[in-house]
Amino acid sequence: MADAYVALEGDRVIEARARAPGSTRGEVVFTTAYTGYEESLTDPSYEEQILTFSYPLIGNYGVREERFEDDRVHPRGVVARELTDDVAEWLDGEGVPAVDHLDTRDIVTEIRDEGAMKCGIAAGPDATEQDALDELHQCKHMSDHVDIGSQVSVDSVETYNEGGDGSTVALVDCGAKGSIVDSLVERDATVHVFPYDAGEDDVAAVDPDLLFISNGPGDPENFGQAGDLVETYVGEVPLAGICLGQQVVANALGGETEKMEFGHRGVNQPVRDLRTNQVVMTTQNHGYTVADPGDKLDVTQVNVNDDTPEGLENDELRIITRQYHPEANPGPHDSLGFFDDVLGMAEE
Ligand SMILES: NC(=O)CC[C@H](N)C(=O)O
Repeated sequence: MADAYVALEGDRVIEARARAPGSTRGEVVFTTAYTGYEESLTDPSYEEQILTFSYPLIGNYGVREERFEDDRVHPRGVVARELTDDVAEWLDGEGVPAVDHLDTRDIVTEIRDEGAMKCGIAAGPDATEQDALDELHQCKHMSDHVDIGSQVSVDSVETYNEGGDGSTVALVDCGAKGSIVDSLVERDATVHVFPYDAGEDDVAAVDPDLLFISNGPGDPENFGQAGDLVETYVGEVPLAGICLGQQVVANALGGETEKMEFGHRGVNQPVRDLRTNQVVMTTQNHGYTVADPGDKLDVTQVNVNDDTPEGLENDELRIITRQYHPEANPGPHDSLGFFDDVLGMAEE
């Protein structure tokens, strides 16, 4: 007998098995990644979402903290065909409801047909269909989480590799994956991680060689303060951005973003560089995209599947941004050169 329920927009309820009990709600999305569940589950960009894994078995190589991207689990709930005990126990300990033993192909097909949608989950011995529906009816769309930055950012400035030999990077933490800091520090940079709402004076105090806007959850329109920094610093110091960072840079420089129907989430998204024609495989997790780059940014890379912008650049203003995740955790490592390119701009 079912002891968990997943309610989707339109009040359809799917029966499941409880693996970590509790009630929860969030926009339900899917990832096609067949590896990297520890990285996905600790990626702050999944804040306020329910993550469905389309790959049928999640947890087959255990749970190891050194693979985490942050110190907690970010999705509000987890859905899979089969979760191992390791992952179920981890999620239970973190208080994140999780369910399995349901047909995830059904959920993925529904999201592909109807778009990312609101979802409610109730799991555990006392859970009822009505509990899941009650959660669903209280669920907000991602764009309505207007202060989501405060849920995922540092509270005050943190510095890594103080006194290092390389460039000084001001990284605006809109929900940064840990491996972005690691990738910069590995290349000798000193990284000052700023809260998402840092002001011009805060950043000026470290006299950065590079302003870097991180990835982060939800609608880039909700990260206006980071956009203000981009407007202030454009042309003064080089700019870099990853994922939400690309979207914030585009919005600040006259471009526009929009919500995609079901986004890109996986570890084998093909990206073509328009100058070299080379295709690289990339890790992705985004539900919004740059609809218009504005007249300051050139689209230099596109997604092979749907032609959406994957890279924006301006040589004169020294700007490089990527919609995908060059820090490549869990991988593939095709695009790690991004960090050399942006630090190269910083050193010029
Ligand atoms: N990984 C990210 O930075 C995601 C960017 C943005 N929140 C989106 O969903 O499009």
